[in-house]
Amino acid sequence: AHNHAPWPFLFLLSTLSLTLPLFFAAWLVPGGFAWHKYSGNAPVAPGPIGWPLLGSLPLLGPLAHRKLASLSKSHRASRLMALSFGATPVVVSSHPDTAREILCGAAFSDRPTKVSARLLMFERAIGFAPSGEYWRHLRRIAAGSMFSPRRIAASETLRSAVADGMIDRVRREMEETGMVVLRGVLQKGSLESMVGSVFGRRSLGEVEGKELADMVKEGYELIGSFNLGDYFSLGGLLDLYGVGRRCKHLALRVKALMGKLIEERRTHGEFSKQDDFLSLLLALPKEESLSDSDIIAVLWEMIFRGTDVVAILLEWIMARMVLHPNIQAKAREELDTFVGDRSVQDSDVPKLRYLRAIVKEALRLHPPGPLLSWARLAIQDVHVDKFLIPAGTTAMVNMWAITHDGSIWKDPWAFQPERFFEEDVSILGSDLRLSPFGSGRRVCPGRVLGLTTVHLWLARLIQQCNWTANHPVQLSECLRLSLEMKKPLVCQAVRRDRSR
Ligand code: HEM
Repeated sequence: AHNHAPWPFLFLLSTLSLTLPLFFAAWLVPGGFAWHKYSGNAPVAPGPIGWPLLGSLPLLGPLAHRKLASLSKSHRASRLMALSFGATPVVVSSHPDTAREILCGAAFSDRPTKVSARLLMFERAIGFAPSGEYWRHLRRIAAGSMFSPRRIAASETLRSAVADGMIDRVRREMEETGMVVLRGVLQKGSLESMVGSVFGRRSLGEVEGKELADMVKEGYELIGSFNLGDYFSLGGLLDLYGVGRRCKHLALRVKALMGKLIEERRTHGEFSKQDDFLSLLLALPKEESLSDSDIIAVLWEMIFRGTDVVAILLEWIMARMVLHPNIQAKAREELDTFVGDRSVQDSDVPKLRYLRAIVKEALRLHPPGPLLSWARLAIQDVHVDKFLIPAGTTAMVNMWAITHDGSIWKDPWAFQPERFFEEDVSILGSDLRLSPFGSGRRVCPGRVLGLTTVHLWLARLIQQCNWTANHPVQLSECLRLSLEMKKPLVCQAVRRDRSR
């Protein structure tokens, strides 16, 4: 009587025996299941199989650049590694040759959009606009105004005043607490300088400045946070972390503040006489002009991108200066020799070979964008290094892996600015062994402005003070949108007596 055929069980078993092999066949391919439909047609780059459905996302952990570097080593896939991020096929280059093919190839001139970037209006700004006429127009306008050599030279007065302000803050913190937390000083200075270039000096009140700083901070958190919707086509269904909702709210705040500033500038009609970025955008001839909402997107992007990355890089450099007192002393000696008692200026920097080498070496060991921040998107099927890259693939360059590769760099982990005296390496994008600003048509348009600022401020900080620390400096990392120091640098600054 108990001998009923277990029909439901048999049914389940037969269904599974049919579907499981299909499932495993789709999943167990190099690079994981986003690659299964391509694996028959052409060679796919080697890479980890990863998890079902999620692909390699769970493998990455908090320091994705390090994990990706070790994965590409263990899969012998430095030139190109295939992965799945959810259903999205991904390739990662950890080699200068394939990095050049990706960054400079016409097939990779778009970026995959993150939901958060779209909601924060960045699709209408330079960074995420698809590489069509609008994007070219924006890059041209920015190159001719915000980033032109003339504008960069004109902003020296501002950058110099901000440097004085920072030194002043350092002195006050030393007097009040006996130590300096440089991050706060640098972030404040960096924002002041960016706001000055974009809106003109003294255009923002204390309250508005604070509001803008808060908005940049919140934007960083939102763009840096992981959002499942970026890797699965689930429409608006998945907003587990509330990122979408917060982005929309932030975009409203940005529009309100920037809209007000634009309106004020228009009604005062002073823009034709000023040469901050906002005034230049408002003064564009009719056929080139941008709508107000596009102006807001572009201004917001400049503040957002230009502020943190400069502060983050300088904090790393100063950590190295405290950690290597002999290198700091050499940089100071160079300043004393070539500049003497007066304050260092932009025009001195070409003579300061050692100082420039320090900045290069810091960009090598601590690239603010170890994965070049925002990836590229294959807009058509293309081959890289004989491997097929289907349209829609996310392509990343692990610059951190390249700059730490012992077959490219001698003693890759050592901080040795002198290495650039033996062989000078350009960092502006032509040499893919060290391209912290990316390369190709989407290379960072702010790289000269960023470097000019970092050189001047670093020179001032070293010229004016001796820097030491009571506690060992910790170089541990935290990867958000940029690669930051996990523990803020706490140091001591002693003003130098330069009247000798
Ligand atoms: C030390 C400072 C900086 C570093 C390390 C840096 C790094 C980068 C990197 C790696 C990219 C991606 C390039 C690529 O895909 O090939 C980029 C793009 C970009 N950066 Fe920078 N950047 C810095 C400073 C700045 C500054 C000061 C600004 C603006 C004020 C800026 C604005 C931009 C913009 C708008 C893009 C998007 C370009 C496009 O997609 O066409 N950056 N940056």
